Amino acid sequence: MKATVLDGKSLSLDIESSLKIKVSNLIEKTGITPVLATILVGDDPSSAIYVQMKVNACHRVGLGSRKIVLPQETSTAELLAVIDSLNQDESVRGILLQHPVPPQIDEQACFDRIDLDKDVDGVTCHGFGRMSFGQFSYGAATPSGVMKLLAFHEVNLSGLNAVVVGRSTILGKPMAQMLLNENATVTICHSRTKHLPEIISRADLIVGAVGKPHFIKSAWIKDGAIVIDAGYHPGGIGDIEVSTLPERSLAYTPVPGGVGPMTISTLISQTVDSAYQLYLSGDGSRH
Ligand SMILES: NC(=O)C1=CN([C@@H]2O[C@H](COP(=O)(O)OP(=O)(O)OC[C@H]3O[C@@H](n4cnc5c(N)ncnc54)[C@H](OP(=O)(O)O)[C@@H]3O)[C@@H](O)[C@H]2O)C=CC1
Ligand SMILES: Nc1nc(=O)c2c([nH]1)NC[C@@H]1CN(c3ccc(C(=O)N[C@@H](CCC(=O)O)C(=O)O)cc3)C=[N+]21
Repeated sequence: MKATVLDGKSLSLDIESSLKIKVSNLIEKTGITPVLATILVGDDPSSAIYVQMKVNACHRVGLGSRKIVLPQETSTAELLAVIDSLNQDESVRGILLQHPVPPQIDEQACFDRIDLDKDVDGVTCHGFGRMSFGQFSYGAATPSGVMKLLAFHEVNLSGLNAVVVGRSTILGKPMAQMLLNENATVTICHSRTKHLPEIISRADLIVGAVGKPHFIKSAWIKDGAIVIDAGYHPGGIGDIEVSTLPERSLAYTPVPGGVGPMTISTLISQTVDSAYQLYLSGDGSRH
């Protein structure tokens, strides 16, 4: 069996082409260039690269960007004040706070300060709750990107035994919830899970979101599974060991070129949706 490559890079290029047209139409009609604001706290070099990739994507489709870099010792109150000012700025249509923030900061309090209409990265409790209950919200960018990639390849998730390894608020948990919304039977694994290889061996679809390079071994994964590697480490290494998967899985995401580009195109697409919502409906609120 030769696996289908779930090529996130090429789908993202197509998405970006249509976004480019949408953005230029919007600017023509309104005279306003919508902005994605990015906030990076601290000096972690890989986080700086990820933020720059998002800024570059804004420019490719014609969106404006505002890059805010704050020192490592920033307090929760200082970060909240920055988010407040971006919430009040009409030209800012999306706010991305890069995770993780330094440990002295209450990350969820900062995420939750982002206006729901500007939560294009899908990180607020409110947005997560709405998504879980099947109501409109901008979904968390990475799992939403994965769902788009699966839908594009017409993967029917109904009844599949899905295993998500990782339960972070930006990735594992919303991923599990989105798969559940599509009627998969979902198991969530984490650092206290017992018998991980055995649980993974029963998966029809596995999502790796652990944050440890090649932590999930190819040998744990059954033949014919759908393999989604959401992990990303410098140098283009995922959380799942690829090994023989291209020959014996049903479909898999490459790293690089799989989930990463889908995260970025989803973030940008949700920012464009937010701008359309405000400028063309005359109403910033969908909720
Ligand atoms: N490609 C992309 O667009 C993106 C990629 N990423 C990548 O995805 C990965 C995960 O990111 P993120 O969710 O933010 O990471 P976090 O560190 O926030 O979460 C990691 C999760 O993995 C679990 N875990 C850790 N060790 C084990 C273990 N030994 N066995 C089972 N589970 C374990 C943790 O469990 P517990 O909760 O018990 O601690 C936790 O839930 C990273 O590689 C990151 O770079 C992230 C966002 C976007
Ligand atoms: N609030 C928040 N939202 C995030 O979405 C978020 C975050 N914080 N913190 C860090 C992680 C990491 N992340 C990546 C996104 C794209 C690629 C990506 O596009 N990678 C390319 C790499 C291309 C190359 O190697 O140059 C690929 O996989 O093909 C990687 C990593 C988003 N994250």
